Amino acid sequence: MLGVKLVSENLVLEFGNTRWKLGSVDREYQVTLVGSGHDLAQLTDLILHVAPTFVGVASVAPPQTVLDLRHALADSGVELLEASPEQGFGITLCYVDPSRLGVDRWLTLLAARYHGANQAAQSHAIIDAGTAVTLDVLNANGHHRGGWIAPGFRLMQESLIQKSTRLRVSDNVPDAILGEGTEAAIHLGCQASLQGFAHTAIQSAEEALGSPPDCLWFTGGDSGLINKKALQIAAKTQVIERPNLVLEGLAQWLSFKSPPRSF
Ligand SMILES: Nc1ncnc2c1ncn2[C@@H]1O[C@H](COP(=O)(O)OP(=O)(O)O)[C@@H](O)[C@H]1O
Ligand SMILES: CC(C)(COP(=O)(O)O)[C@@H](O)C(=O)NCCC(=O)O
Ligand SMILES: [K+]
Repeated sequence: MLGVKLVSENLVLEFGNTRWKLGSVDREYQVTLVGSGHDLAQLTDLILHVAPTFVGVASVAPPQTVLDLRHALADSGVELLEASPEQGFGITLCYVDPSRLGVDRWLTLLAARYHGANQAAQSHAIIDAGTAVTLDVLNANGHHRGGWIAPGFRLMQESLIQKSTRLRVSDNVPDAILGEGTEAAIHLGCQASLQGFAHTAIQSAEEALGSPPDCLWFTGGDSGLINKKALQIAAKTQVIERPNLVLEGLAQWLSFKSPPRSF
């Protein structure tokens, strides 16, 4: 127990492989997004402006990123508490070495397992469409059954550009089923891959669990590219879209470090 005292403004921070996301945590451990970006100086300013006691941090970026932030916040009185995956908190991780599991993936498991009140005995499939697109499956007993990692939407596009000579992408979002030009064909093709990932993830989660998951979660910056209505989702499955699921998991982790009474 770290004895974390939550005051009204404590922060949670995720460093993904594309960008950082900063959220504030209220007394009920609810998260509101404060900002996101790439620039460490901007992030430092945001944190110093709020002047929290604690910042819960989860990073899958290079270790130097968190070291740089620690350096920038030295002497500010702000304490960084970095989460890392471990067995416990009602979740049994299937990895032989749990430290190899992405902390972002682990935190989505925590967020899913503890969402709402008294709903822990549910099964979950979690799709996070970020730099990478990931699937994680958690059964109703809290056993992490494993998951998938594949290139995310931008990464698929970038690898096409890097490994070919004639391909280009654009930020235009085509309003079409089939592309009538290179950029539209790439956008729609990569989006179809993401859709196919989600489609097969739902089938495989059901196969691994023995029945459809109680909850199907979508998070990550590109989750909006997945057409949920086109997926075959069982009637019993609740579809939950939470853009900040990793930050919510971090807030949950902080709550385990300190009961909410200590304001
Ligand atoms: N404001 C934004 N800045 C950057 N990427 C964004 C933004 N909004 C949506 N995206 C999309 O989100 C993706 C990154 O998702 P995110 O979940 O933030 O990734 P990660 O956690 O790996 O850093 C990008 O590939 C991009 O397509
Ligand atoms: C799979 C990930 C790259 C996803 O990162 P993200 O797309 O959120 O930036 C990250 O969770 C990670 O580095 N995981 C470690 C390997 C693993 O989870 O098995
Ligand atoms: K992520």
